[in-house]
Amino acid sequence: MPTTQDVERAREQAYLDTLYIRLDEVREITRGQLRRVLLESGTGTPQSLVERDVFAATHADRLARLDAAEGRLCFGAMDYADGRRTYIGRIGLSDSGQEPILVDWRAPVATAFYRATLADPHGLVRRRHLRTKGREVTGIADDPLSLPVDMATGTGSGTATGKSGGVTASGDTMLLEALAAPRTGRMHDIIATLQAEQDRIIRARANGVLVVDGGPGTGKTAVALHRAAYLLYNDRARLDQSGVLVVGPSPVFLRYIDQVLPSLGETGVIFATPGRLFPGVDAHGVEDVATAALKGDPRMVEVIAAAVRDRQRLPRREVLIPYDDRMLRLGRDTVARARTRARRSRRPHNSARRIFLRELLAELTTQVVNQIPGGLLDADERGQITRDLWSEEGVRTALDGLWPLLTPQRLLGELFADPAALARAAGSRLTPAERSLLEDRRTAAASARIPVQRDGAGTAGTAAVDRADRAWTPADVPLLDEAAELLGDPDEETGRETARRAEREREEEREYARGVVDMLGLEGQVDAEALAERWSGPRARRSAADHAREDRTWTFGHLIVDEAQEVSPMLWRLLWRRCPGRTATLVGDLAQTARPGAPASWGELLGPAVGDRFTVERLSVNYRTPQEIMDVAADVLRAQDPTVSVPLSVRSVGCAPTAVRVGDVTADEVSGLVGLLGTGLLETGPLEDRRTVAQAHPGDLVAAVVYAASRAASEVGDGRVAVICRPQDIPGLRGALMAALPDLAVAADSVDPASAVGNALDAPVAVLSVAESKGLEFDAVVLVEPAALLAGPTRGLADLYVALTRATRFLTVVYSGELPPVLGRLAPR
Ligand SMILES: Nc1ncnc2c1ncn2[C@@H]1O[C@H](COP(=O)(O)OP(=O)(O)OP(=O)(O)O)[C@@H](O)[C@H]1O
Repeated sequence: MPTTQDVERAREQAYLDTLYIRLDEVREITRGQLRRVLLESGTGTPQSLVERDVFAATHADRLARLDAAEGRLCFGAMDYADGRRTYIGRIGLSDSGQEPILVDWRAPVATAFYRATLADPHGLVRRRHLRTKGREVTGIADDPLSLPVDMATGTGSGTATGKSGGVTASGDTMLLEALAAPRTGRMHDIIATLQAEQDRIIRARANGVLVVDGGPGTGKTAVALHRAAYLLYNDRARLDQSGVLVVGPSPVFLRYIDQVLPSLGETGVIFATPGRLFPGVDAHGVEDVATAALKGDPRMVEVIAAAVRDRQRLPRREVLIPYDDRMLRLGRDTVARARTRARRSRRPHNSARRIFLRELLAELTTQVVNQIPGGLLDADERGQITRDLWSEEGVRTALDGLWPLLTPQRLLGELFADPAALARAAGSRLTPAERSLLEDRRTAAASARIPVQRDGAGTAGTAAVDRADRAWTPADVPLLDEAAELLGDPDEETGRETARRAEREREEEREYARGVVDMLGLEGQVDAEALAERWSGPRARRSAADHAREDRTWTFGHLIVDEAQEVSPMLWRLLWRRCPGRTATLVGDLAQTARPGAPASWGELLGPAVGDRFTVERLSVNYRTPQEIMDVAADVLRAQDPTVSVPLSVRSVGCAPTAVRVGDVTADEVSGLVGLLGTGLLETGPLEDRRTVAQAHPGDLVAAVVYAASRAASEVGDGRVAVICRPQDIPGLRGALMAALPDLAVAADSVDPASAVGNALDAPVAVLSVAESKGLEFDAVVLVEPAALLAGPTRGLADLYVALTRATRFLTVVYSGELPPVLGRLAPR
């Protein structure tokens, strides 16, 4: 006899089957449309080629969206009081008669699914959640949204079961299941379990600046990404043109979130770390916290402006330029006049340079003409003399020294390498100690051996060190951008860059064409190279995202910034240049701010650019960190600010965090626990390594960390463990863990940054600094030496708070000596 549950499930399965049949049909139709467009020869006019490409791009995008909807196509239904039912899913679908059979989660009508409560049911009597695996319904959970008649009239005593159809699980069960699942190293979409407070933020109006504030694990990142998908759905025409820029703190973080939008069918979003916001520069150099903080200081605006002015030089004495068998002279006054004229044009340095050169070349031409017996020449003859002068290396070098063509890289590289130039640019804006933070000693030492033309007095030989290839740091990027604004395009570079860009575009076209031929099974019928050639005329297919990646002056339609509390004033200037419309979603938590001197309020952080024209929305429920861990983190939070409210944990796991004191763990305990992992390695070589590690440092930090990490790994099974420590301890601990736990595939450091990033997320155990762990989450965290974190150069309590709140289940703190008082709750009793 089938139960009610069985009957309900069979009914939902039948409906889901209908949806998938329709999905397959629509995919086939779209594939056919794309195939036809691609095979069409067209009239060959530029207009028809553009139209064809637009159609092809539209069909290809739609096909990508349909493909992305395959997993969890439908995840719920809404039952209305009048008996209607609406199914809700990843995309909208209509049947062949154009009747809607599935509503996109972003459609206005879907709002009720996320917001209806017993108190405010939005016209619904029941919300149904469907759990699916592949194309199969595996579970149903109902939220009744109307009271039974007897309860509504106050006469009954039963529970609010409403029309639950015999299904007992509720939407909360689905949420808790999602939260308790082992972490995979990647963030997933949460459309099936979005909560009302999150939905409200996702659907908030798009104009203006919206700040999403909330404690760790409250879903700020998840909400921001879903908001991007919502905005693209609602305003596709505009945002497809201009694009959405998502800025996240680190490459690991971007990798962690990079599947969320594609799983929602959205691919046209640009992701960047602060180090990648200046096209052509991949800034991953490392520098100390104080230097990075100084580079982010708004005083750097004036320093850079002064550095540019300093490159427009007045010689101390007359400049002598040998030309043919005579000597040409440029007096100080002449140069000063030319410089004033060029500056008055208010053009950027590189384009004003043309005015400066024109003035001085005219002067030099006159001197040459005056020395020709017979004097007067016509305009053509004078022009020829000017060209001859400019082709003379000595003339060019002298004029370049007075007003050089500059790239941002050259300006900054030479500035940081030259203490005297830095002192001139800094003036009284920076103290000598601050200036020395900016000095690049490595390059400075190299340039000390090379003659550098300092005053444009005619000595040949500009700096031969190519400082453009120094290791830029993320904090340099806003300075490069600031410089680029003041310098403008260096003409020579523009041509070369255009050619490079064109080649890159052609390669992308070929790659895309190969993908399309493959996807449509057109091998043998269409040649990918030929297809790419056909596209290579009009560029309609290239998305805004493709252009934006390479063009510094590209302006985005919407900006999303994660960990916005870490953004320095100089970086804000860059970001607002990328999004001058100032329509942005900024996500952050001031309590997690690591950088010293960070502002205490959003007003202070955003005021300089947007005044008070921003709205703050707060998320208050912590979905990640269980209550047991949050109790410990709350002490740290209150130590920072006793007035702050602690986010409410949505669940507890019945397992208290523990502390392991260095010295209390013996080598035997380490080996014994590693053996418990059931790897069968006890008798083999690697165990010797493990013993070696443990015995070489009996009772020391390494042994304790190995012990705690292996215990955590055995507890989390398929999940992920993070060992979080000071940056300088990473190599040692990583090496020890790799030797001790080879079977656990500890994330290795790698010379290739891309694979190091992948490693950190994919390996069962990762060793990370607090900064690298920002925004990420793990089943278990082993936090190493909290006292050392507190004593670090960043805001110690904030770092500790971040590290403590990365775990979804287990937390172990490894310490030597005494636990810091703020973690007193963990002390062994
Ligand atoms: N409604 C939800 N349904 C399922 N999971 C959710 C929901 N909201 C948040 N989560 C999960 O909670 C975790 C924390 O979310 P997220 O990383 O967005 O938080 P955050 O506020 O950005 O945290 P932090 O400030 O620490 O970076 C993620 O695993 C996310 O998928």
